[in-house]
Amino acid sequence: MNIKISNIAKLPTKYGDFKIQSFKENDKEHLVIFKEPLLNDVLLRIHSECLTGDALGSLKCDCQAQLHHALKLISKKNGMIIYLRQEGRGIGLFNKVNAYELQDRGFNTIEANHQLGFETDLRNYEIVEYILNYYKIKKINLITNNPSKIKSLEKFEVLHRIPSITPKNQYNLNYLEIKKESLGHFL
Ligand SMILES: Nc1nc2c(ncn2[C@@H]2O[C@H](COP(=O)(O)OP(=O)(O)OP(=O)(O)O)[C@@H](O)[C@H]2O)c(=O)[nH]1
Ligand SMILES: [Zn+2]
Repeated sequence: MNIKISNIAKLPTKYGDFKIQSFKENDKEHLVIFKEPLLNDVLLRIHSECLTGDALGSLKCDCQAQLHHALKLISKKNGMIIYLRQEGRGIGLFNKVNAYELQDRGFNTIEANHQLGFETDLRNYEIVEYILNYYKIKKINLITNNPSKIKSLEKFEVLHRIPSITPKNQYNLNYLEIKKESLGHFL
């Protein structure tokens, strides 16, 4: 892995004061947002980029609500968000827009990926291992509903899972249902 690591900077937000650092993996500029001191068992959210949700407030998914929930929790209890640049479960923004157009025509989130020739989920979490080792983190309390994220941390001790439950609306109902029924999310 060819990783470049930035300096650490301050990031004041409406949820509190954090620090940020970037880990550049080839063309992917991941981000770590954290509040110190990091405890022995670290509160951690591994968040996958969703520009439409995180930045634009799209109601089609739960990403922005999950990100803000994690920022709030970490501002109170310290911990870290690893923000991974794997947009669209790894298919990228351009392809996600095409997937959204297929969803406009009635395909669900998984079917749309398959229609475009992609697997259901192309994400990988190798860089997470690198970042956690860099910060000497061994014990984790993970904020997620996704069982595959817990599995990806098998080299670490995941002490607890903190659910990330967000409001339902008419646009994300089917998306959340598919996450529960087909992807096995704890919802
Ligand atoms: N391909 C595709 N990706 C999507 C779609 N909606 C959201 N995403 C991406 O899904 C990723 C978030 O994954 P989710 O499956 O919602 O949740 P998760 O992060 O695996 O699980 P949690 O930790 O519980 O939030 C982000 O990268 C989003 O860009 C969609 O309809 N199609
Ligand atoms: Zn999203």
